[in-house]
Amino acid sequence: MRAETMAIFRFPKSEDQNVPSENGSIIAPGAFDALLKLQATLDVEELLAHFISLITAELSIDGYSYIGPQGSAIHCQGGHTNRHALAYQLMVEAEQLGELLVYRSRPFSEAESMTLEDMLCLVVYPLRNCLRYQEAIRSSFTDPLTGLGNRSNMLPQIQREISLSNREARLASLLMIDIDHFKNINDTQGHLSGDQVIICIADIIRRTVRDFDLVYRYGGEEFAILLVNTDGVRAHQVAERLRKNVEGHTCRLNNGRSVSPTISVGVSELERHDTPQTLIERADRALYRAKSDGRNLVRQEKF
Ligand SMILES: Nc1nc2c(ncn2[C@@H]2O[C@H](COP(=O)(O)OP(=O)(O)OP(=O)(O)O)[C@@H](O)[C@H]2O)c(=O)[nH]1
Repeated sequence: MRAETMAIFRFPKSEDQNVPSENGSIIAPGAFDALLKLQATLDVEELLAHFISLITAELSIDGYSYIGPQGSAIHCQGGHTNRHALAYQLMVEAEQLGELLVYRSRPFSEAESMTLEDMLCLVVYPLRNCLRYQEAIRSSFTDPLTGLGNRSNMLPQIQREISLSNREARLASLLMIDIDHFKNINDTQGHLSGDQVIICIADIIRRTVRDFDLVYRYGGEEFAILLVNTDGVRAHQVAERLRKNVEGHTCRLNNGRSVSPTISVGVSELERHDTPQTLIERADRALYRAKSDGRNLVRQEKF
């Protein structure tokens, strides 16, 4: 692919253009139907597929790719790449909307790039709506302190994993984790320092488990990890590794001090008739035992 330079497509461009404004007052003839269709979805992939079908009615292209704004983890593509590309960094006012590239074997003419730019005017606000909607969904499932999944995200995802595990006869295990004597950390270092310790433990958890394991802040100073494709024996090993990683780590606080927290962990292995609640309850009971046996321990339901 020959890399043409990436143009910045900032919208609105100027007041006198015959393009849709946010209040819909200036709309080019024929564009209204297309605009309505683009506005009928809040799914980025669907929006782009629809937009590309509008483009291909006007321009011959071989494929496209779209990379969402930083942090969105959105990447869509269709067709195939080729030697020539029109590349746009999309913006509405100061808001970054990601990068769109369209490809083909022949170079694009000036007139064609202007046609594409006219069409981009139709998609930028619907695209912004989709991105904002997806961000709202993402943040409603995310714990703001640690960036981990929150409790309301956890139950449906565990349910989904249980269904998959039952269908494909695969294993899964759950770890319930609680920071030991956390009240004491709060009481001696202050609540903000307590928050930093929670962030510190979340980082150790992230670094200890695999990317596809599902990690949540279950509440307060408690975390849960669903270990995908992992039996109870292996889950116990992971829990022990995590416990040791926390034990061997010192969390530095903004007040210049540091603390060396420990954690207790309860492990349960998925059984055939489990619901998310029964799986959590068994891990919780094991966690309770880890606490009552002295803390800084891993306990498993069956052992
Ligand atoms: N800083 C901070 N503290 C929290 C947060 N959520 C809960 N807590 C505190 O966490 C403490 C939990 O205390 P306990 O349930 O008594 O447990 P613990 O002191 O960890 O004792 P063990 O679990 O028995 O080892 C309470 O003081 C809560 O107020 C939070 O988001 N930030």
